[in-house]
This record gives sequence, C-alpha cells and structure tokens, in this order.
Amino acid sequence: MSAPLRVALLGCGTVGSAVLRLLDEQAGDITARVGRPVEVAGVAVRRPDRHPGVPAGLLTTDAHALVTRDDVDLVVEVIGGIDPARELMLAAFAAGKSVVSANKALLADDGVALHAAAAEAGVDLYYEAAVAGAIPLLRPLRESLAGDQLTRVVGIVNGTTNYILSRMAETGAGFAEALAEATELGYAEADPTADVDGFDAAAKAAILASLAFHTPVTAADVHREGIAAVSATDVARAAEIGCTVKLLAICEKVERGGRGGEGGEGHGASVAVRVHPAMIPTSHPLASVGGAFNAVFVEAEAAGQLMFYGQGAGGEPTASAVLGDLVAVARNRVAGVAGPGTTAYAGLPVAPMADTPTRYHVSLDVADVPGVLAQVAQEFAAHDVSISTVRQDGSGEAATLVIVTHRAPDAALSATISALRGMPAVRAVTSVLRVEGLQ
Ligand SMILES: NC(=O)c1ccc[n+]([C@@H]2O[C@H](COP(=O)([O-])OP(=O)(O)OC[C@H]3O[C@@H](n4cnc5c(N)ncnc54)[C@H](O)[C@@H]3O)[C@@H](O)[C@H]2O)c1
Ligand SMILES: N[C@@H](CCO)C(=O)O
Ligand code: NA
Repeated sequence: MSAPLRVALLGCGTVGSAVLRLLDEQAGDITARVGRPVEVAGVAVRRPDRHPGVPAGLLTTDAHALVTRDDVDLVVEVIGGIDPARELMLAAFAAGKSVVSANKALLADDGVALHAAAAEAGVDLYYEAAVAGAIPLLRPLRESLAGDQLTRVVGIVNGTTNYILSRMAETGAGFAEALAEATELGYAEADPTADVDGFDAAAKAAILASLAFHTPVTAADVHREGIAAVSATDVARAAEIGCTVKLLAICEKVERGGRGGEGGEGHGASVAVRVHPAMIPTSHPLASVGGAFNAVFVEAEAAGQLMFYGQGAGGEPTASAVLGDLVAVARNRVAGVAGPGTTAYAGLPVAPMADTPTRYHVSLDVADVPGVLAQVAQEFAAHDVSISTVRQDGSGEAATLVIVTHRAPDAALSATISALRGMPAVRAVTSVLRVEGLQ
C-alpha cells in the first residue's frame, strides 16, 4: 500500500469530533475504497485543553500553519462562519490542497470566488454536508442530474423550524410554546435566530439554486421570511383546507415578465429563490416530513419528480456526508484529477420577490351583510389577482371568509392584503400564508 493521504481537520466540535471518530473507526474500509490510507495529520482547535480524547501531538491552535504544511494533502473545514474559514480555504487551495467543508454560511456568501480559487489551483471543493446534512443532494444535483434541466427545487432544509412547526400542528401550541419545547429538548440552539428567522435555510437555498440553475446566487439574493409570525390560527386554518404549514426553501426558474415557469409570456428565464412558511397539501410528499428531518423535492424535465429525505443535522449524520466527500476528493487525488466543479455558465438574473408568482391563503373576519363578498372580490380583481376558492364560515357579526388565490406576482398579492386591511367591511385579516403545491 502506498503512502497515506494526510488530512488537516479544522475544528473539532459537534461535526469535527464525529469526523475524527468515524475516520478512525472506518480506517480499513476507507483505505480500501480510496486505494491509499487516509490519516489525520493535525487537528486545529481553539482550546487544546478541551479535547482530551484527541492525541495531544495532533492538536494545534495554528490552523493556517496546519493547512499549508507540506505533509498535508486534504483539508476538512468544520469550524463554520465566514472568517477565518474563508482565508483558511484560500490558503489551502493556494497550497494545492483539496477542501471538504460543511460551511453553508461561507459557501452561500462567497461560493463563486471559492470555486474559482479551487479551479485555478486544480483542486476540489466539496460540501455535501452544508445542505441537508447526511442527505446526498448536492452530488446528485451536480453530477447525476447534469444531463437534465432542473425546473424546481423545494425543500425542508432546516430541522429546528420543522420540529417547531410539526409540534404546533400536533399539539395546537403557539410558536413561542413550541420554540420553548424545542430549546428544552436541544433541537433549537440557545440563540435560535439563524434557524427561526430563516437565515440557515436561506444560505442552503442559495447553494441549491446555484447548483440547480448554474447561476451564482448568494444568501443576500434570497427572499427570506422566518416562522416567528406563524400563529396557531395559521396552522389551524391550514388543517381546515387539508394543508400543513412548512418552512420551505423554494428555488425555481420563472419567466421574466411575471408569469410562472409553465411557459408564460416572459422575456427570458430568471431564477426565483425564497424561504418562507407556506401551506402545502397533506398529500404532498413534503407534508409528511415531521420532527427535525429534512427533505428536498426536485423537479427536472426528463427525470420528473425526485424526493431526497433524511437527517439534516447532528454530528454523525453530518460527518457521514463529510466523509463521503473526503473519500471522493481522496480518490481524485490518487487519480491525479480534480472532480467536476460548479459551473455558473447560465448566469441567469435573480427575480425580485415582487415579480415571483405565488399563491395566497387569506382568512378575513367580516360582517355578513349583502355586498361584502362582492367588495372583497373586487379588491382582488382590482389587483389582477384571480380567486381560486372562497368559503364562508359563520354568519351575522362573526362571519369568516377564507380565500385561496391563483398564482399572481407576489407584489400584487401583498398589495391586495394591504387594501383588504383598510376596508371598513373587513374587521380583521386573521391569517395570511402563501400556498404551495395545490392543484
Ligand atoms: N452541527 C450540525 O448538525 C451541522 C449540520 C450541517 C452543517 N454543519 C456545519 O458544520 C460546521 C461545524 O458545525 P458544528 O456544529 O460542529 O460547530 P461547533 O461549534 O460544534 O464546532 C466548531 C468548532 O470549531 C472551533 N473553532 C472555531 N474557530 C476556530 C479556529 N479559528 N481554529 C480552530 N478551531 C476553531 C470551535 O471552537 C468549535 O469547537 C458549521 O459550518 C456548521 O454550519 C453543522
Ligand atoms: N441548525 C440547522 C442545522 C443544520 O444546518 C437545522 O436546524 O437544521
Ligand atoms: Na447533504
């Protein structure tokens, strides 16, 4: 057996410690699969005294020196965040080393420059763990579906928020109560902002859209709404129409000019990327994804519909994806090649949310007097929004109108809601949520 390939591990927290353990436990199989042993050259940490299980000779606080060492071939970056992870990756590429990362924040912020640096150096940048943890998703998009045309990628890519929304649906709890439970059980972090406000899902959406549509998309391009405003009423209203509420990351090709992706009269394609809570029918494959699980639904012209499901987080599941990438980049190194990079050749514009076609579910408290329904319907018509269904519950002073629209530009739908809020006949707009996947 020839000389080992040597790995610099940057970070030894939840994911890094699982990578280290599995690399040791699977050493024999990994050697057989790569064709050369893969061994750890060093582990960069902030506090060496906090890692009693790691051989002291491997630990260092100087990550930069480690990645540029001559006896290091491959780098695994699992420290997270933008800096110093970015500088460490660039230093690794410049020194001719391939990098495996789980860092969605960095890839969604600066993926184009990082890919360019890797390509320039003729090395690999793989990051399967960055989106939907253990689920093989980025490699299928980048490789298995490379001969097809993707039209839509819709995913539940944040476990924390899916856990919270699932509990709200199961128990009737409000958002604050479900979040408190998620925090107590360790699903939500002490500072849940990145998850609850949709930042984590938006970073993943940017990465998915970039790969799916060969177009540079950053987290800043993603329209983002979190789940903090989802109420028990929203969840109950969803159930009444056979739907459930999920935080969705939606990446789709749309025709410019405001019409949807089904061949409207636009002026060329653009990419719409958004993260927001939405009602989906309980018959949709994503509706049954409960707890902290992730799932991503992909639509491609020739392949049709595909569904990817599994664990999106956790030390071992995430380490599984990291090690899969490590084996891939190690094999490439043994073969003296670099794997397929990410292309941004299509360079499609990113559509503003205002132009993105969406559908709304709206629930209104109105007085049940002649002419109210006509006034409400007129407001939709005035904004060129077509109504799909209307239902009235109750009568007299306490009537509720539940309206589901057809697809219309999001700006027209939100302008309609603002106008409804100002109508004397409308006592309150009690629930507004977008709807996805309804026929
Ligand atoms: N935990 C998960 O379930 C999960 C899932 C998917 C992706 N990820 C991603 O994996 C990465 C790591 O996540 P984690 O959960 O293991 O985080 P973590 O906080 O448990 O571990 C990160 C470790 O890196 C260390 N570190 C920070 N800066 C450093 C530096 N300059 N030099 C050396 N060490 C440094 C920290 O001290 C910490 O021990 C992140 O990019 C995260 O987004 C995590
Ligand atoms: N905080 C993330 C971890 C994986 O990125 C989640 O809840 O899914
Ligand atoms: Na993945």
